Order: sequence, then structure tokens, then C-alpha cells
Amino acid sequence: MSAANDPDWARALQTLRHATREDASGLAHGAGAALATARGAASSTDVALEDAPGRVLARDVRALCPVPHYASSAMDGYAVNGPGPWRLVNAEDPARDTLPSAASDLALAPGTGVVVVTGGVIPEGTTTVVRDEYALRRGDAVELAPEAPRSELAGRHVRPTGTECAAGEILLEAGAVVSPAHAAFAAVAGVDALPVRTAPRVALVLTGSEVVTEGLPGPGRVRDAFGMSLPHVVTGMGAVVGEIRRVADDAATLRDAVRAVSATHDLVVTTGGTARSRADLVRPLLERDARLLVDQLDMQPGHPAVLAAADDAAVLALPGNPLGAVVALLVLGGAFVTGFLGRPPAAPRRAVAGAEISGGRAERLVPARLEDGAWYPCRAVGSNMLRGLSAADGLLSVPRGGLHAGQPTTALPLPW
Ligand SMILES: Nc1nc2c(c(=O)[nH]1)N[C@H]1C(S)=C(S)[C@@H](COP(=O)(O)OP(=O)(O)OC[C@H]3O[C@@H](n4cnc5c(N)ncnc54)[C@H](O)[C@@H]3O)O[C@H]1N2
Ligand code: MOO
Repeated sequence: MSAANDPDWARALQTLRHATREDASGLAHGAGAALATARGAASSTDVALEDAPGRVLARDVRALCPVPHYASSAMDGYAVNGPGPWRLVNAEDPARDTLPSAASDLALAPGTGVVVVTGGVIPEGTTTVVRDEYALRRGDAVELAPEAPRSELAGRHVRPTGTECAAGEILLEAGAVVSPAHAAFAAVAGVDALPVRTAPRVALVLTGSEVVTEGLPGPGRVRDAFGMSLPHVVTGMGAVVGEIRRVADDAATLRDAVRAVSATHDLVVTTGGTARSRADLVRPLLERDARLLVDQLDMQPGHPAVLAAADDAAVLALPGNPLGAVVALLVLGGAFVTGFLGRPPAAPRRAVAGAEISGGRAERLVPARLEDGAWYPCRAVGSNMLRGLSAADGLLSVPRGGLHAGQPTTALPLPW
């Protein structure tokens, strides 16, 4: 972060003041995407298939060979040419017969056959595979057993090349979260590594001279509620936590800390100091040294949050009240991370209120429990409280007019 306050990477982004949650999270998503674009090659990396599940694909992935890559037998038996009987051309070498590759260099003339195992190569000239149960064999002579259905001669038990996909076909699309099945499919298509998006690195700068990190706090002191929780929230959103610094309420110390971590991270998350009193130092720092993107939201709690673009990184200033901080982190930080990873914005989750819930001056996000398909507000959901969040399954969106029992709305999932 420097004194320049119009960073290149954020030039196409607007500034929203008192934004709705939807508009603010849309802009935060755009900011994440813009910063990842500015990072260029550093925004993706190749990882071994074993390490790919859970990561987001940076590019489409194409098959390097057809799948299956050779025509193979679906049964143990005999690959044969014609209606039979057949003379086996590889009968002298029982050890070799059991190798799937045994017949790969053979071509069958009419009236001949080879022993094949399941998954074994089907030689050229094969018209069908006769499974062991339907074959009578004496020495190198094989014929169809009398009880065998005639259909056994009709090109049975052969898995042709390329039935799942052709070479060059797109197997996996950019933006997908790699699943174990994706990684396995890529492997059988000859792929050794997958291009995945680099997760954003997030630094935490926790402010507040009144904050203590252990023991019983005296009056006017508060136990830190962030050091043990926010790193896990950040990880749950799909980002990587880097440095965590604590700073006292001193403007120069705060500025130096934010500058230092913004040089080595993609997102700097600060806590506290977002209000407008003389004691609140984060807002004046961002107003001077960065460009504000989201300047407060029409949302309760968390309304004083600020998202800003500094030269090297984005900065998300969370309010000091513990519930307000988590809500703002989920709404703005979650959208930023999703955008940085090249994922579409999360779709709203439909929810139904189980009870009457009063509205507020703006949209409320209320810690709530899901019971029998309906959402009920938790107790103790003030922005300075944690009891409600501790018991919640998600955050229920309550519009200004409030909700009545049975009324549809949406809920935000919690990343834990
Ligand atoms: N005149 C006004 N006062 C306040 C307003 C307002 O609009 N006008 N908004 C209120 C709301 S809402 C919030 S949220 C807070 C925002 O305050 P800040 O972001 O400046 O946060 P602080 O003042 O530094 O702290 C608020 C509160 O949170 C406690 N805190 C801070 N850090 C921690 C921590 N690590 N663990 C636990 N608790 C923490 C801090 O001690 C304060 O009690 O402003 C309201 N006021
Ligand atoms: O926005 Mo504040 O977070 O209500 O407490």
C-alpha cells in the first residue's frame, strides 16, 4: 500500500456507498476476479492429480488419449474371428496368455482365436469375444458350447476405443471444483497434472489496544474473539491464511502493518476501527492510502465494513463487534475469494422462516437454526454477541419489513 490511491487493478471497478448486500458482494466478487487477472500467471499453478481434489480448475482440461485408449475385452475368454470352431494362435504360452497386452501384436485370420483376459487387448480381425463359460476347449481347438446363446457370436464383450471420450475432447471445464472422480477421469485420459487456481493469500491485522489474548479481562478490556476463529473462517471460504498481526491503536503502527502485509498477500483483513470516532484509525488510513470500493452496507450487523483497493492488494476492514465482523467477512470476504478463484458467485440458498422475525432499518442477517425444513432465530444475536452464532446453522436474511412464519427468504451458509 502506498500513497497512490487509484490502483491499476481496480480501475474498472465502481465505488458503492451504503450498498445493499447483493450489490456489495457483487462488487467484492468483481474485485477478487480483477485482482486475480492482474496477478497473471501467478493466479494458476499445476498440481499433481493426488493434490487436485478440492481445488478450482484454471483452464479446460482435454483428454490426451481416447478413453478407453484401446479396444479391450469385457470378459475372460477368447477373441475369435468368424463363427467357429477356432484354432488358438497363442495357446502354447499359458503365462503370456494372462497378460492384458498378450494379443496386442496379433491379427486374427478367419477361423482363429486367442485367449483374452478382462481388459486384454482385442486383436485386429476379432468378430466377437466368447466368454469362458460358453467355450469348449481341447488343446488349441475352441468351439462354442452347445448351450451358448447365438448372440455370443454377435460382436459381444468388446469395449471399443473412445466410447467414453475422444482424444482432445474437453473432460473438465474451467471453474469446476475438482472432485475425486474428476482426478480419476483425468488420469485414465493420460493427464498427469491439473491447472488449478491459486487460492488468495489472506493476512489478518487485528487492532484494538483494549484486546487481551488470555485470561479474564478487566473492565474496559475484551478477550480477543478473532485470533482463534477468523483464520478458520478464511480457510473455510477457500483462501490461505498468511501472516496474522496484532497492532495497538496507533496510526503509524497500523499503517506500517497494513503496508507490510499488503506487499505479500492478496487480501488484508483488518478488524476494528471502522467507525468514525477519533479512536477509529482504519477508515482514515484507507480513505487516504487506498480507493474505497464498498463503503458501508445497508445490512445489520456488519454495516460499517469497508472494502478498498490498495496498490498491491485488497483490504477488507471488518467492524470490531464480533458478530458484525464475521457477517461482513462472510458477505464481502467470501465473495472476494470466490471471484479470485474464478468461481461464479454463490447462488442464494432458499429458506423459509419458521417464526415471525422482526425487521430492522436495513436487511438483517440473523444467526438461525434449521429445524424440520424451517429456520428459527437463535437467541443472543446482537452484533457484539457470539452465543447466537455458536448455535446457528446459517444466517437468515430478514428484509426490512420482517418475516412471518412460512415466508420464503434466503440463508447464507456458514463455512464450518
Ligand atoms: N456513533 C456511532 N457509534 C457506533 C456506530 C455508529 O454507526 N455510530 N456503529 C456501531 C457498530 S454497528 C459497530 S459494528 C461498531 C464498529 O466499530 P469499529 O469497527 O470501529 O470497532 P471498534 O470500535 O474497534 O470495536 C467495536 C467493539 O468490538 C470490540 N472488539 C474489537 N476487537 C475485538 C476482538 N479482537 N475481539 C473481541 N472484541 C473486539 C471492541 O472492544 C468494541 O467493544 O461501532 C459501533 N459504534
Ligand atoms: O455493524 Mo455493527 O457490526 O452492527 O455491530
